[in-house]
Formats: sequence, structure tokens, C-alpha cells
Amino acid sequence: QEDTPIARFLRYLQFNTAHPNPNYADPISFLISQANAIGLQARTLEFTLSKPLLLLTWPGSNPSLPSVLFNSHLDSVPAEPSKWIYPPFSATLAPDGKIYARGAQDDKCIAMQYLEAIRNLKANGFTPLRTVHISYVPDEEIGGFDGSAKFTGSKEFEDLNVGFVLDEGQASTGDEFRVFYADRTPWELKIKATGDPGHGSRLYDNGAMENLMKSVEVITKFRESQFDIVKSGEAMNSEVISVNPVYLKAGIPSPTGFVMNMQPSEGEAGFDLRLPPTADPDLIKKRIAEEWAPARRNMTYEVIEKGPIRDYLDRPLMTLTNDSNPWWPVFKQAIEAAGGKLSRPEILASTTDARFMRQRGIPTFGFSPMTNTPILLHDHNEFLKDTVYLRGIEVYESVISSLSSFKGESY
Ligand SMILES: CSCC[C@H](NC=O)C(=O)O
Ligand SMILES: [Zn+2]
Ligand SMILES: [Zn+2]
Repeated sequence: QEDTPIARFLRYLQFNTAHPNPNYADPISFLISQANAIGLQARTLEFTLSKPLLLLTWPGSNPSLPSVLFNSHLDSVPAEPSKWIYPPFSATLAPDGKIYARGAQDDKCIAMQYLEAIRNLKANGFTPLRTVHISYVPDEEIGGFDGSAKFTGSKEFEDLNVGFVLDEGQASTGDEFRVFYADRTPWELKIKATGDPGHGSRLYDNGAMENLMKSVEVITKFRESQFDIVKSGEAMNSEVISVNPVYLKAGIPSPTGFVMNMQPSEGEAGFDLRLPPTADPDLIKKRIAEEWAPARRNMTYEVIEKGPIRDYLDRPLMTLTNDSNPWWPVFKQAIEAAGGKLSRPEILASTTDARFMRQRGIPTFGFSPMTNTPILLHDHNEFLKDTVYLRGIEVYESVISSLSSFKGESY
């Protein structure tokens, strides 16, 4: 079998790491064999049974300095094979150079690019000043609570003395690389309505369906008001509050579907809510209580906050992108040294494990070196071009060597 960067990437893509039953053991064995071949220390940690985490280490010449950590998640979202042109875990390299696989962009590319970059740096005789760690964590796609959340809260993590983290970002459709300084915080919102049941033919006030549908209407209006801000160009998608319906549950089941001549006494709807770090969570809570699910309309609700919203010093979870963050110019210049350019730093529309590092006050950027690439994470036919993948390795050579050589004061 071939042993080239592309062949190694394809092998890593072939592990079926899709939820709800991600294979963690085999990709970890593979990564350990890669680490051994390159000469990196490897350690497996298991904060949750059957959800292992792999930590690789390249010791720096001054290990007392804060280290730099490169994170990626092992798991993937599911794929619907019938909707793909190649099977999602076959990792097919098409004649045009596109590598099709679930995880090609999200985020198995960076997992292997980190290793390839270190392999090349070592071959060139480079030695880091600061210790470099790579973490491969489970369960990011389902919130990271059994993965990164436990890891970053552990004694083992504290002992790494991490000063800066790079985690996954997103593809860029243009020539510039994207960098993310914050994530949005996800909330799950479930609203429930109750009301008098009645004959399907009757018109009466305060039925459960009427109450529920009124709420859906009010929430839809709010959604439109936020989307209008995006459509008018005033803000980016990730800078507003998104609220999207994800399920509706009501009706009285019958063997053929639903009973059609009864108005049900309860109904429920679920929403995915995302708050940018600038949003005031108390204001949204007030809005939910008073407008979206008011008791006066026989509504109840449940908000589940899926993760932190402020850091340990009660600051919003944001990493600064100006010179008051000493890592920012180092990172920016490393991209430029590799012949790249960064676009304006962004908030990520979705959510990653970076929030758990930011919560501990560690400066953390989201970055995946993919330019001129359609954004296909969680989509059918996710692919990454071989040339884009290989250029990404060079970008990380610059990034890893610059960050690990940074002599300045870090916090
Ligand atoms: C509840 S946190 C979920 C994290 C997940 N991350 C990637 O897609 C997301 O939905 O953004
Ligand atoms: Zn991801
Ligand atoms: Zn994802």
C-alpha cells in the first residue's frame, strides 16, 4: 500500500466515526501508529467509558513556557449513503482530485494535517521552543460534554499549561482563509401548549393548537426580524440570534395516522436557538417567558443551555483579534508567511469545543485551512480537493513553527 500524505488521509477518512455509534478505538490506534512513526509521545485518556481521547505531545526545548494545543474531534455526523455519489466512508479520490468522505472537511482534514506538518517540520530539523500538543477528542458533534468539556476540566489538562489553542474552523469559498474568534451558544427550547379538547368542528378559544400555533407565529416573526438584519447586510448570519423550528408534536394518533375530528389537548414544538456572545441571555429568557410561551396562553417551556456562555471571569466567550492578544499577530503573520491572507475574523454560526477552552480563559481560534472550497460540513457529498488539503499542510507548518517559537509574554 502507498504511504503518501493523501493515502494516509484516505485511511483516516475510512473509519466510520458517525454518530450514534462512532468507532473511536480504530482511528485512535491508527493515529498512535502515525505518532510513533513521526516520533511523538502518545497518551490515551478516558474520562467517559468507551469515549477515549488521544493526546500527542512534541516536547519543546523550554517546557516551562505555556504550550500550544491543536485540537480536532474524532467523531462525525451521520450521512445518508443513498444521497451520496460515493459511499461516505469509502473516501473516494475522484479523477478531478476531490476526496469525498463524511468528515473530509469536518474535521478529519485538520487531524491529519497537524501530523503531516509536524512530520515535515521534524524532517527539516525544526525543534519547537514551546511544547506542542495535539488532542483528538470524542463527541464534539453531540456537544462535547463527555469529551472536551471533561478534558479541559481535568488535572491532566491543567498540567499541559496550555497558552493558546487552535481548533476547527470552516471552509472559505474565496481565496482568503477564515478565522473564528467565538462560537454561538446553543440553547434547546421546547414549548408546550395545553387547552381544552373538543370536537373537530367547533370554533372555540384557547385550544392547545391555537396556543401553540400563535407561539410559532410569534417566534417566526422574531426569526424574520433577525434574518432581515442579515439580508440587509447589516450583520453576518453568525452575529444575530437564530431560532429554527426542529420539531412539531401534536395530534391524537390513530392506526391510520391521526384522529381527524378531535382537537387535541396538548401540543409541543422544539427550536434550535443560537446566541452570539454579544446577546443578552436574560433578555431572550424574558422574551420567551412573556411572548413566546406565556402562561396566559396556557404555555409552558423548557430552555436547556447547552454549554457555557461566559468565561470563568464572567466575560463573554471571545478571543481578542487585536495586538492586545499577543498570539494574534503571530498567527496572522504565520498565515501570511505561508502565502495566505486572513479574511475579517468571524463568529462561528455553529458551536465547537473551542468554547470549553475559551471558558478557561485560553485564547482560542477556529481555523481550518480550506480556501476555494464550498462549505459542505454536515451536507451530502462532503469533499475536499487534494490540492487544498496539501496546501493546508504547508499552512500548518508555518503556523505550528511560528506559534511554538513565540518568545513573547503569553497569558
Ligand atoms: C449542543 S452543542 C452542539 C455542537 C454541534 N457542533 C457541530 O455541529 C452544533 O450543533 O453546533
Ligand atoms: Zn467539526
Ligand atoms: Zn460538525
